[in-house]
Amino acid sequence: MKNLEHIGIAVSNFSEANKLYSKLLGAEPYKTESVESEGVNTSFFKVGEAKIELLEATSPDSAIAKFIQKKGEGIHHIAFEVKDIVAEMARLKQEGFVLLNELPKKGADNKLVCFVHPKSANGVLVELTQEIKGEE
Ligand SMILES: CC[C@@H](C(=O)O)C(=O)SCCNC(=O)CCNC(=O)[C@H](O)C(C)(C)COP(=O)(O)OP(=O)(O)OC[C@H]1O[C@@H](n2cnc3c(N)ncnc32)[C@H](O)[C@@H]1OP(=O)(O)O
Ligand SMILES: [Co+2]
Repeated sequence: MKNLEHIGIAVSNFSEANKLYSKLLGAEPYKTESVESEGVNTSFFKVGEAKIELLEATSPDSAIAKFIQKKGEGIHHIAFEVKDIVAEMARLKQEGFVLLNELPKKGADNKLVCFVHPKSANGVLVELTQEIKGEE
């Protein structure tokens, strides 16, 4: 694992949350992006080397909609940047972690991602991310 890449925060009202986090962090998001496959709108704020990702559900069956219904708004996941996501997935599987996807999938912000089930990581949903080189 290279570094903490982002912290994902589930929000109910995307535009209000973007205004609030812009005030909190003293800067506007550097990117907003819809990821249809995950049923979310996302925005990203830089905080030093790490990022804050705000996530709003765009469909009632998305992970974010279910999370907010159960637990309310708040920290949804933490994401670690890795050099080789396939190798890291194999290592974590070998160590007994439950991976939520068999192959890396396309996430937001030009990344390949994979999720680790919160039940196998002390109640925390963990995301692995690897930058897709040569694209933007
Ligand atoms: C935009 C792309 C990407 C990026 O590039 O950054 C993203 O960040 S996308 C983020 C949204 N996508 C995901 O979260 C995908 C991975 N998540 C999942 O596959 C599911 O959400 C899940 C973790 C498998 C849970 O789904 P499911 O089992 O259908 O939901 P339940 O509500 O029944 O939950 C079961 C169990 O797990 C607890 N839970 C759920 N989510 C979380 C969470 N984020 N953190 C901690 N715990 C979580 C939930 O409370 C249930 O627990 P019990 O009630 O004790 O059984
Ligand atoms: Co994320």
